[in-house]
Amino acid sequence: MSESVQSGVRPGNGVRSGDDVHEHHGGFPVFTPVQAGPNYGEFVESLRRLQDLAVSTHLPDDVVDDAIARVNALSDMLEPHRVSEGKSPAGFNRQLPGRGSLLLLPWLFEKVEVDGIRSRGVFRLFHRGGNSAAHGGTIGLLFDDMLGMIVYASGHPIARTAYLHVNYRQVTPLETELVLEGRVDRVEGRKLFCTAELRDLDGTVLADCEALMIELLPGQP
Ligand SMILES: CCCCCCCCCC(=O)SCCNC(=O)CCNC(=O)[C@H](O)C(C)(C)COP(=O)(O)OP(=O)(O)OC[C@H]1O[C@@H](n2cnc3c(N)ncnc32)[C@H](O)[C@@H]1OP(=O)(O)O
Repeated sequence: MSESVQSGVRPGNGVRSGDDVHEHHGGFPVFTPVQAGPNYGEFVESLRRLQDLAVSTHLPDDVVDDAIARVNALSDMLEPHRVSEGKSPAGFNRQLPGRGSLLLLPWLFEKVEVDGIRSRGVFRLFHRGGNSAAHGGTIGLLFDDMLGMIVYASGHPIARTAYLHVNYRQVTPLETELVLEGRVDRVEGRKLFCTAELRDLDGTVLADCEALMIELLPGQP
């Protein structure tokens, strides 16, 4: 989640002030958010489609050769534009699915408030584990990403995940709209105990988690 924490945009509507508790970044650099251009979301979605196809096609060898050449040509086009961490729009743009990051699940936030967050989206074909279910690791990825936003929305300083306990209650379907809700349940000093649930639109819990987030000390990476 970290990148949207760095966006400087407060949960809800306001813009955070300079003396806000979120200025406590531990050892994290303070990045200036990089706004995505008007076509950046489409670019990332095109790459997701490519990933979907990469895991759901059986290509003749000549098509594979052609695909290698074309993908390498695309990479050669992008290569001169490499930037260091924090200088790309990837991950900074909360208005885009997965905040414009190819790593993250392509979900959108519906609620980012002190008492918790709600996010909605789908697992894609390239998140498939077995028998058309989402891979368990991608569910952990979704939870971990949301935990960062939960901490941020709650008004606590930047924290890292010390542990993340996931309960897989039901098989999680692909390409089906789902909802995740989570919040900070209790605080003990630097320790933030968080919970979250992943549900289908009928309200059935597919997975839930309990996590310990620990606020970073100054200089902690
Ligand atoms: C602007 C940038 C925004 C960035 C947002 C970042 C969000 C990203 C979310 C992630 O980081 S996910 C990546 C996966 N997580 C990590 O890589 C974390 C790696 N671990 C660490 O960096 C350190 O272990 C950590 C900062 C989490 C804690 O180290 P500390 O040395 O500060 O804590 P310490 O070991 O002193 O423990 C503090 C308290 O937590 C407890 N604790 C620590 N780890 C625990 C654990 N695993 N289980 C239970 N308790 C635990 C520990 O017992 C103690 O309890 P008490 O205060 O009651 O004595």
